[in-house]
Amino acid sequence: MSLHINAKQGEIASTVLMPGDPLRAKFIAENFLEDAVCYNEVRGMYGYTGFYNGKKVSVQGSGMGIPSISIYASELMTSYDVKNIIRIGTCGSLQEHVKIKDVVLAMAASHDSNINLQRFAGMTYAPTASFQLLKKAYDVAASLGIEAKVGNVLTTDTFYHDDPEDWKRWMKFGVLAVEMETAGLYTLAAKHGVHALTIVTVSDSLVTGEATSAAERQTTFTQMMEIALSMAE
Ligand SMILES: O=P(O)(O)O[C@H]1O[C@H](CO)[C@@H](O)[C@H]1O
Ligand SMILES: O=c1cc[nH]c(=O)[nH]1
Repeated sequence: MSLHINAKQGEIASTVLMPGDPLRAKFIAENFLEDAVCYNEVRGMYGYTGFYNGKKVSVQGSGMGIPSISIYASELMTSYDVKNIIRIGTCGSLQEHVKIKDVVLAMAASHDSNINLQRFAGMTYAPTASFQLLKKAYDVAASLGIEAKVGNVLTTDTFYHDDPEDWKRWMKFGVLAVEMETAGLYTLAAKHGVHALTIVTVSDSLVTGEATSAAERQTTFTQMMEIALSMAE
């Protein structure tokens, strides 16, 4: 049991999927897992363990932003026997060729977060995905007929930027999409020797202004869920 996760030892699988939205965790448990058991309701941040294709897997909401995912990921990494964390989230496209509902695998995460500047005394650290998980996700996606886009994402601390053109500085350097947790997750995974990967689905485009509804984000982005669930060991 840890401060924010109410599970006993053995109740959390070695592979944990982490959506930002706890209701997405509930949706996955109800629609994809067999024999799902809810192990956490603390702060409404649902966590479930069940079976997918006979493999034990957990799904734990992370909340939004680096501070929130850092609490849950740290507790999973230090208080439970978790070996793989796969974030499954939504993102905004920063590139014309990255379309709504495309699946993006985050090879690395640029960021504007002060957390890593403090951690590395003003120097820059490059948060990077586990190559093992990245390769596996790419191969699983291909086997499901999904052509995943692979590259750099931006993890931002700010959803509503003062300057609405701010994203263009990242676009010019080929960053594929923006979200709010991956740099924190990859840094903690490196610190604790855990494998981590982010798989995100494009929910809106900063390039075209297209957007999907909250209900669609919660329930219809199932390709990334299937890729991540298929990676359970
Ligand atoms: O859909 P999730 O996983 O929450 O991810 C994205 O959506 C939230 C912002 O709406 C941020 O958490 C961002 O990273
Ligand atoms: O952080 C996020 C998530 C989805 N879409 C965005 O524009 N930003």
